[in-house]
Amino acid sequence: MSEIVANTAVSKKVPGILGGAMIVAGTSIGAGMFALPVYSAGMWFALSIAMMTLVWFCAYSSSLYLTEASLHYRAGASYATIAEDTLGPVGKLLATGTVAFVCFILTYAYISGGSSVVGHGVESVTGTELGHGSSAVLFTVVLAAVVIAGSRAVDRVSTIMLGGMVLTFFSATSMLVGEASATTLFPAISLSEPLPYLWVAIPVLVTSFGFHGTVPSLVKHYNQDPRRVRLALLCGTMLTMLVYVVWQLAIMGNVPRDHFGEVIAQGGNVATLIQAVGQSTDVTGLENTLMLFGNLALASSFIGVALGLVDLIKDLFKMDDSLSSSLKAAGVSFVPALLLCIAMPHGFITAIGFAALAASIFVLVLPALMARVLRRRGIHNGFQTRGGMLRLDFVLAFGVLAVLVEVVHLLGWLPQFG
Ligand SMILES: N[C@@H](Cc1ccccc1)C(=O)O
Repeated sequence: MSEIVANTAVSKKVPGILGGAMIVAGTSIGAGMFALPVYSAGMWFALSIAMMTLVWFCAYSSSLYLTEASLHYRAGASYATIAEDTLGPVGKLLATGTVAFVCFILTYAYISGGSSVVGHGVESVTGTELGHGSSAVLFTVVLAAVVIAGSRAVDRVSTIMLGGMVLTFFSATSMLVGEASATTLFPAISLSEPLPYLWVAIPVLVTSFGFHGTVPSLVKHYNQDPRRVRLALLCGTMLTMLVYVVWQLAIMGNVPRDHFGEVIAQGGNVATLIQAVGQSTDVTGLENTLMLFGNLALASSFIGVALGLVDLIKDLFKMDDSLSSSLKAAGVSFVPALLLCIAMPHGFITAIGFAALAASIFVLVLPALMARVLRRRGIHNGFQTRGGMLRLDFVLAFGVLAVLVEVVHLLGWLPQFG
């Protein structure tokens, strides 16, 4: 009896907006953030913020289209299920394929980025140089253990990491923003100089605003209440945008534009970027605080993405939740990425480029297409994103543009800065 009373009390409690917004921001803010200054170095601060606003608008809109689509299905129907019903087997293949690909390539990017930070950190504390391979193995083994320990541990470890990230982010960026110089932020260059580099940043910006796999869970979380889902999406994506603007301001206000050529030449990895920031300012403790932030941000995203990848593999091969199955699934998830990382330790920026191709399909193209099909079918259930077909087709077209730009970039046909 008391249990029934307790249950009713729980089901009446409406989940707050903050929780949902944190899920959105927590998933979005990750590896993409470290690639942002590197990819947008060509167009620099002012243009990158203008482009970021446009990408924010598209990513937020597409999450609304996904909400619209999710509301047609039973609570908890996954992204892949919705894609299959609206776009057929090709839709399902694209949905699962892009997610699996983004997860795998991000796992590689996290190990590459994380081990560069671990290696640099060990060297600055103990003075001994840890090889790329050993740093990669160290970073992977520690985090894989957390993932295998299961979602309970992940939950707790993520909360601790998030707390650490907030602290280190604010202390590092407040030092940097205080040091930022207007002439470094707004160098005297004509508009025609940064314009050719506008394109290359678009897919990476789309990736850094990506979290869309979580939308169906958010719809379920808020008991299919579109008003609350919309508010959580709006707050979460705006928080992400705020963090990115502060980040770009902190980095581009301190590291001059022409120093980025050097960073890019060295592979643009996380530790290289942080070192460049450290060399540009003489604030004590800044580099170490940033290193700690970098490690925490990469580790927390790694855990989230890796957990998704392990679940996906278990689902694909119909494995259970026993320890031996988890170990096998983790092996399939991490060993290829780890080996790739030992063979190619500096592929962080390239990996983000490949992830961006799949992410643009997953984040912008598919949600807009799914909502389009459902609107065509004429089914109405009380929630339709404002802006009519014009907004929907704009988001779709921008998504297709992002995919095309990344293909052209991967073929090496876009102008390269530095
Ligand atoms: N936004 C994440 C990457 C991501 C893309 C798409 C979906 C989920 C996650 C990052 O920047 O690290």
